[in-house]
Parts: sequence; structure tokens; C-alpha cells
Amino acid sequence: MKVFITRVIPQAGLRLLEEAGLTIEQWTKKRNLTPAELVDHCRDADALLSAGSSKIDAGFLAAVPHLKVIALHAVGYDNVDITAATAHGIPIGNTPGVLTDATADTAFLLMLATSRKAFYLHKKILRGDWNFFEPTANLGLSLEGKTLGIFGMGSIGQAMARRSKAAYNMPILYHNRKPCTTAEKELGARYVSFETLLRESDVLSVHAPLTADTQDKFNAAAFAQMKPNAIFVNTARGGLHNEPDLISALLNHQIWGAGLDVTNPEPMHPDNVLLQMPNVCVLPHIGSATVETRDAMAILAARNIIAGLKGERLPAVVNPQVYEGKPAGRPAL
Ligand SMILES: NC(=O)C1=CN([C@@H]2O[C@H](COP(=O)(O)OP(=O)(O)OC[C@H]3O[C@@H](n4cnc5c(N)ncnc54)[C@H](O)[C@@H]3O)[C@@H](O)[C@H]2O)C=CC1
Ligand SMILES: O=C(O)C(=O)CO
Repeated sequence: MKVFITRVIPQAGLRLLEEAGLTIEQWTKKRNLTPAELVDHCRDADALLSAGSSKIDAGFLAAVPHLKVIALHAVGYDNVDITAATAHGIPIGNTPGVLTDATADTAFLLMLATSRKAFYLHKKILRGDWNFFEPTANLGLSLEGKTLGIFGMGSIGQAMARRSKAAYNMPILYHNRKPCTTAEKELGARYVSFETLLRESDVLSVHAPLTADTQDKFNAAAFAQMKPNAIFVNTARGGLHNEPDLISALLNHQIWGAGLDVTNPEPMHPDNVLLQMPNVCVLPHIGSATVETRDAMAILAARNIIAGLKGERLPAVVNPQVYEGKPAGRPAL
């Protein structure tokens, strides 16, 4: 049995696939696959391990309906047409939980770095602009006791809230599809409307998936309702904020700063005006990028592949509907 992998992934995951006796083909070029290349490489594959943002859409799935399983090296699955995959009976695996802490750390890092203009001031030194001490220069904002707003109080949102409350005693507001009793009991978090979240947050951190409902959720109208000293943090997906509207909001001082681990498109062009702004910090989508986390993601993705090829339920499945009313899979391994 063959698995095609769209990136080079950690050895920890490859080892599991090899031990399961699978033939492995990895895409090693330093560029994304074209849709046609992805189809070509999956024609003789039994499973796909997708690490990156390859579009797994209805057209791709119709071209390779024989795939027994698709495992994502990610928790986000906005690049997958889940309805089409389910219609083809293809289980989609992802990697929830194992990357929660690393990504929450990244959101916390961006909150702190942005509040103190850390990335800009570092570049100032590199430019030879560190001349003499001025009590009124290079000033940032304190976080102690400021209000943190979480948009999407799921695993990572709760982890970000936990860190921020522990570190700066920040009162927590959140907006979510439904109330989160865990966050309310543990952190005293308060469920509020989206509008209230915009109006009352001193730091607003985004942790919801990219969906039709959340696409461009943070647009000109949203930024106009935020506090002029507010910091916007996005470690979810770039598609949740409208970049031209964010740039305008920053230039017009409608919000104070922004910390982004995700942008749209990715990678961000080095000439992007956001990279010149003192109160903006941008990272290259490294939310889950620790050795330990990426190993854990690769292992979980490999376990999803192996289970799928055995016709067993995936350890982490996005579309459990594929198992409804289906006879136990024929062992393929
Ligand atoms: N920058 C990075 O490297 C990483 C980014 N991510 C992104 O973070 C997202 C969240 O990951 P997890 O916390 O593990 O997911 P999760 O499923 O635990 O939490 C997502 C939360 O968003 C809420 N939500 C969904 N739609 C919403 C809406 N329209 N309005 C308000 N809330 C809504 C859900 O109710 C849920 O509480 C992922 O979907 C992914 O896009 C995740 C890991 C790494
Ligand atoms: O897991 C995800 O959704 C990512 O963005 C990469 O870790």
C-alpha cells in the first residue's frame, strides 16, 4: 500500500508508516504542488497525508475516489471539501489537541511582542538606530489587568485565555458558537456578543476556524468598533481578517496594533506595508512549530493513515459520518 505525503514530515511519523509496511512517497520540492501534480501523485496511492494547504476539493476527490483515507498534518481543515469527501466515503483525519499549547504560546508571544513593539525595535537596532536613551521613546502598552477577548473559545482559545489570566490577571470575554462552561468555571470567562467583544477587548485573539461564516469576519466594520488601544491577534487563519481593512484600521489609529501568525495570502510579500509598521508583529505561520509538537502531529497523522488503511475508525476524524451505516472496513494492511 502507498501513501503520498505533500511535504517532508518529521521522522517520528515516517517511522510509524514504514513500520506498518507502507510504501512512502514524499513531495520534496520547495514549492506547492499544482492541483494536477497532486492528482498525478495520488493516482497510484491508497492514502494521502496532506501537510500544507493543498486544496482537497470536489474536483480532486472525483479524480482520486479510490483513496481510502486522507490525513491532515494540521487541525484546521478549511482546505478540504468535507461534504465531498464524505460523499466518496473517504475519512478525513486531523491533529487536534497535540498542537494546542504550542499555538496558544504563539498567540501569547504575539500579544506580548506586539504590545511592546518588539520586532520593530529589534529591526531598529539592526539599522543602527539605537542612539541614546529617551524616557518617552519606544513606548508600548502594559497588559496587566487589560481585558482579553477570545473569538473561538475552543482548545487553543481556552489555552490562550489560561495563559493570559495567569500572567496578567486579564478578565476574559469570549464569543463562540455556543457558551463554554469550562472557560466560565475555570477562568471566569464571560460569553458576550461579537459586538461586545469588539467594543470591550483590549486584546482580541482569534481562534475560530476559517469557514464561510468567519471569512473576513474582522473587516472595516469590525475594526471600527474596537478600542483605539486594542491589539488584534490572529493565529487561526489569515482569511478571518480582511487585510486591506486591517491596514486602514492601523493607519487610521482605529486599533493600536496587530500580531499575526497567519496572513492571506501566505507567504506574505516582504514589501507588505504591515511589515513596516512599529506596532505590528508578523510570524510565518509557526503556531505549531516546535520539535515536540510537530513530532506529535506527524505521529497522529500517521496513526490516522494506518487506521484508515485497516478500515478502522481514525483516532481523530473530522467526518465521522463516513462510518454511519457502513460495514466494518476490509483490512487493507
Ligand atoms: N497558526 C497555526 O499554526 C495554527 C492555527 N490553527 C487554527 O486554529 C483554529 C482553532 O483550533 P482549535 O482551538 O484546535 O479548534 P477548536 O475546534 O477546539 O476550537 C474552535 C472554536 O471556534 C468556535 N467557532 C467556530 N465557528 C465560530 C464562529 N462562527 N463564531 C465564533 N466561534 C466559532 C468553535 O465553537 C470552537 O469553540 C483551527 O481551526 C486552525 O485554523 C490551529 C493550530 C495551529
Ligand atoms: O494545525 C493547523 O491548522 C495549522 O495551521 C498548522 O499547524
